[in-house]
Amino acid sequence: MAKLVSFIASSSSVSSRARASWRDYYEMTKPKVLMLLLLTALVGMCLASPGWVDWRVLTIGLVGIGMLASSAAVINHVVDHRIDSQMARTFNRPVAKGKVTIPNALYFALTLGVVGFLLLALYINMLTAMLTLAGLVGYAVVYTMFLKRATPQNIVIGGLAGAAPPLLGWTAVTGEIHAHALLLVLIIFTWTPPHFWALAIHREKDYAKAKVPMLPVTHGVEFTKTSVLGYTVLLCLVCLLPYLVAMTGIIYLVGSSVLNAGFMYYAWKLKFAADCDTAMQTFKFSILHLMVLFVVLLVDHYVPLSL
Ligand code: HEM
Ligand SMILES: CC(C)=CCC/C(C)=C/CC/C(C)=C/COP(=O)(O)OP(=O)(O)O
Repeated sequence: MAKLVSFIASSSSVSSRARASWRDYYEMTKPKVLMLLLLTALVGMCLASPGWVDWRVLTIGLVGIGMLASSAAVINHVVDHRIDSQMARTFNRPVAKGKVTIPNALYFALTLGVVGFLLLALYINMLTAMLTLAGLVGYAVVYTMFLKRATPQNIVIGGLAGAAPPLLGWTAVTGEIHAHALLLVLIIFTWTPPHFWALAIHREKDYAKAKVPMLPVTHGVEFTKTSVLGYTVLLCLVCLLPYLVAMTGIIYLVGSSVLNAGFMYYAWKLKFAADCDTAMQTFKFSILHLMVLFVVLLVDHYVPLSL
């Protein structure tokens, strides 16, 4: 631990030393991202159960998954504090600003990680604990420490960690990996590139300044817009799979088609008729898209409607 702290601190540009409050610790867990991750995990749990999910699995499972995902987010704040301090969107973050020290952030991450892992391992099952730990390592280590700095395909590969929660919810209930759970993972995996690259187009100068090799920086904005459109088409196709394999019903088919039509509208506009707000509008719509899509999956599961 001491060696890790001194390694990270040696590249530190942290200067100011304002007092940290509980809000700084809360912010480091990326609470809004966490809420959406937990919604997808909850839907994974519900779709794995014929009826209601056992309340014990639901609460302990979501708390455990949430704590490990938060731990990963805190580690991301520590590892990225130098990059964060150079970008307008992130310069005010607690570690980048020096409000939370690197050792305190790491102790916070360690506590969240250990308690979250033990909850899953002792009260849910070892498979869920290990898969969630793999998600933490995938995001905090593989993506943040290596891929983010190495390749513009960083978020495509790293996106697997963020896509994992429906599978984690599913295994929390059944203790097994099921093909239907992997379909939910595939949806989020395909959704991630248009979600992130839309924002990266809007923030291209920020990433260039911090020398982070995101796609608009390395391959230009036009190529990134084409990639957003390509992945959105792919997402529309992948979203049909749950209906085609009879995992979902007509409510899902109609709901997901409306949402995908919306995403296609923004991706098309971004490529062929963009104004200065379109990239940000596409990014915001991507979040609404995923949130409503998973609510629709839930409604479809509990409201039997056969046509
Ligand atoms: C490698 C994969 C991903 C990358 C690189 C990525 C990147 C980002 C970035 C840079 C932001 C802006 C954060 C800010 O404004 O400070 C963001 C916001 C957001 N992301 Fe993602 N994201 C990924 C995966 C996900 C996943 C899997 C989810 C949920 C299932 C998600 C949900 C959100 C939400 C809800 C926000 C809005 C946060 C806010 O308004 O504070 N993201 N994402
Ligand atoms: C399931 C589990 C245990 C895994 C954790 C997954 C997790 C927290 C995913 C979050 C994805 C995310 C917000 C990436 C931001 O990328 P970035 O770090 O490049 O963005 P930033 O510049 O806003 O920090």
